[in-house]
Amino acid sequence: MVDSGEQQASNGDGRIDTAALADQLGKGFDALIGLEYTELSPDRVRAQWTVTPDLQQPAGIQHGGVYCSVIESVASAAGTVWLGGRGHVVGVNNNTDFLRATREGTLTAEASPVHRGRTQQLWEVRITDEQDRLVSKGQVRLANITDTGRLGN
Ligand SMILES: CC(C)(COP(=O)(O)OP(=O)(O)OC[C@H]1O[C@@H](n2cnc3c(N)ncnc32)[C@H](O)[C@@H]1OP(=O)(O)O)[C@@H](O)C(=O)NCCC(=O)NCCSC(=O)Cc1ccccc1
Repeated sequence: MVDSGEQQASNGDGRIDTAALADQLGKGFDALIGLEYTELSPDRVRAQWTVTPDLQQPAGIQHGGVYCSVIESVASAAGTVWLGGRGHVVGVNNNTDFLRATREGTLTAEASPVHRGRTQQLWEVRITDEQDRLVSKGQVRLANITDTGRLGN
């Protein structure tokens, strides 16, 4: 069950249906990693996943791209909840550092806002292990897309 904090479901009035968003997120790219959201609010998003052999690079530690992907997803979910019914977000930059190698266990990602503006947002995401040690930290810049145009081909 996702904790949606103050932001309860209601589309069309500037807020967003967080239960529907959690459902959508659970079916897309995040499902490949096994990422599960535990909190979706405009001020904080938390999610967890378990390190599995599928996520490892050849030396048996988790692939760095997993941290980048989780940080991209969690920051984007946070920016989406904050922007609400005003539009949607796309990531335009992702800087992620890998600070401690992981081979197993459940990792937790937490997104916190740095800047939430009219045209862009900046979110910091910290990933910790079961001993609460920082294993990765990233920053994602999002563009707020508030017109009705469709991006991509
Ligand atoms: C090791 C270091 C790079 C530098 O650590 P520092 O900044 O100096 O920090 P600190 O000294 O505090 O040590 C922290 C902990 O590290 C341990 N440790 C330190 N040195 C060694 C050592 N020489 N050997 C063994 N362990 C060492 C140390 O014991 C300590 O643990 P402890 O507190 O004792 O329990 C660390 O930042 C790290 O592991 N980052 C994550 C890298 C990662 O997972 N990258 C992604 C996967 S690669 C990828 O995807 C690319 C690819 C794809 C496909 C195919 C091929 C490749």
